[in-house]
Amino acid sequence: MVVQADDPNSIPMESLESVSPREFELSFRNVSYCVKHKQDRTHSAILKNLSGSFRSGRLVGIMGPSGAGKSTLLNVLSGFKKNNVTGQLMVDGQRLSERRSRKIISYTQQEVCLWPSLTVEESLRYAAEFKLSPCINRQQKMVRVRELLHVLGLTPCADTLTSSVSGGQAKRLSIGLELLSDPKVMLLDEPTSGLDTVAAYQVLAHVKQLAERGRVIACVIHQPNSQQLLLIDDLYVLAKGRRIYSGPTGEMVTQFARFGLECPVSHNPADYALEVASLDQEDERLKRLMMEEEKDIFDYNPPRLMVEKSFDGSYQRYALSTLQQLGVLLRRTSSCTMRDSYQFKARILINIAIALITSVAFYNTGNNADRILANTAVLIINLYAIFFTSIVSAVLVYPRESACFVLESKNNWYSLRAYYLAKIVVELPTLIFSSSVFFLIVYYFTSQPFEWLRIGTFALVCLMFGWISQMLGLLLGSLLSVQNSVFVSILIMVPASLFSGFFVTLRDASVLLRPLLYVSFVRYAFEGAVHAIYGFDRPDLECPEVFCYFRQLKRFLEFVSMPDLPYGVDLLALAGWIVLLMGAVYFSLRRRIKQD
Ligand SMILES: Nc1ncnc2c1ncn2[C@@H]1O[C@H](COP(=O)(O)OP(=O)(O)OP(=O)(O)O)[C@@H](O)[C@H]1O
Repeated sequence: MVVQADDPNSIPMESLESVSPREFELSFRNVSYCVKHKQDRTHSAILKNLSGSFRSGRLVGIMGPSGAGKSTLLNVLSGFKKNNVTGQLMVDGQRLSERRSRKIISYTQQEVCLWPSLTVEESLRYAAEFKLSPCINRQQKMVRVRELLHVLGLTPCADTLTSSVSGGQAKRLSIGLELLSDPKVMLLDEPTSGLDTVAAYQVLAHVKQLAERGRVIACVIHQPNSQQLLLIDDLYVLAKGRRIYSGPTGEMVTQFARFGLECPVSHNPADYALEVASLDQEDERLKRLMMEEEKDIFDYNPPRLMVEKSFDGSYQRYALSTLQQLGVLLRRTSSCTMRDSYQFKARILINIAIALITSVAFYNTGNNADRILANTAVLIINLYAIFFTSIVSAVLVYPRESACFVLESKNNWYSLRAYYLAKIVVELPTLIFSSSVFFLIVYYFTSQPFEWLRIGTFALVCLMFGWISQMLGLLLGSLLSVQNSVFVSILIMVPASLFSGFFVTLRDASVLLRPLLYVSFVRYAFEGAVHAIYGFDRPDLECPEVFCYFRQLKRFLEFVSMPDLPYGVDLLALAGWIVLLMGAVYFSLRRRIKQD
């Protein structure tokens, strides 16, 4: 099967290409990567002094048995993995900085990360919006999207949600998302896994066409058949983190034969390469082969040096300005939210259900001096409900979303700043709506004072507290898995509640525990809520009994250790927590983009 010029699966390259035909070379020298095992504190080397160079215009296949280090090598070359990596990465002999490598290298990982509520076509369309220059009009972008759908065999499932497509289709889509832009270097981790032989061949043929137009393309490939092997110009074969071959595909068998590793005539050279790579590392022939391959560690001749600007000057990290990125992100998020409104509806319904149960349990307690403790419980329950619905919806959704964000951000779709702004713009109305539904129902049925000042101040405390919970959820979701986020959120909430000032008042707290009361955000929210309801010189409450000790609110406020409620201080403390958590979310996302 050979790709013909008039192959219906080939993209009209003029429309997809703008890569200059000037040849260039991505090379790496003495690249090593080791990991530290936490259990026994030992180190093991995953990549050992790897050197090589991939030239533009040639399709490079990276091969090796499972665990040989293929994905790790791509992770290192793409800059996705930086810690514990040594060696040099160069373009045309010029050292590539992290910033520049991000600009020119795109990496499609083995695991696909797609937005489940978008269709295949929409995913490509949004990717086109992020990655293509705003000078290209919408129609032209759509032409590119359709071409890619066609060439990747995704036209029949163009309108299918990405959550419903097959594994192979998802894989092809994730390649398509990176193909849309114009990366100088494309690193693809197993682009053909999950595809049948025909589809795998088509994808490889397309990738080869892209390479021929002046890109460096290196892809990890498992056991290519003989026809697929014909498409691969160069092979880079690894065995346990060491190179055993690097060079033209057609010369590999001869090179192996020089070391007594004769490939049987009936064998597919790719299969034989895997057999050689799987030999015992003590095998003399393999040892000699590796030594030959590794001799360039010592006598390394730097490739020709080019002026940095001539290669890289035309590149901008992002195709869109921050504002434009924000616009596309908001449109994409709104589409996803409207499509997958389950989370939102569930959150509202749970809020309504808990609000109604609370209202029945504490009906009409608001102005009754005899039930003042019950009414105070209403305030704290109100805060718990807001906390749990906000944090749970964040920790359930965010780990997956943040994984997609990290991948897109590393591939220069948009900046963290734009993403973060979009996240805030989208999350705030959801929080305001769901929290307001809850506290308005409870406020009305429990007969809290109907005064605008109190409603406003109470609402403000609830919303600030909700925002803290939401940010805490995002922080946990960006750092931990779903399960761990749920556990940790409980771990935070229980002590924070204990030190809310309701169960253990400031007066009763031991000296050791007092500092916790001073930092507990639940305490400030609770105090703020009590202040909104009972502060601001509220007149004495109604007393249906002969005597009500707490009829005079001053006594009650002294009882809960809040004789002189500083509402402004409560707001300031809550605002402080908001700033702290927002900063923490931002830096945790930034750390994830920068780390491996
Ligand atoms: N952070 C890490 N900690 C411990 N071991 C690691 C780490 N990263 C990679 N490894 C180990 O390094 C080896 C190479 O992993 P890598 O994923 O690169 O292999 P691969 O050749 O791509 O395998 P496959 O074909 O199965 O995907 C594996 O044995 C893996 O367990």
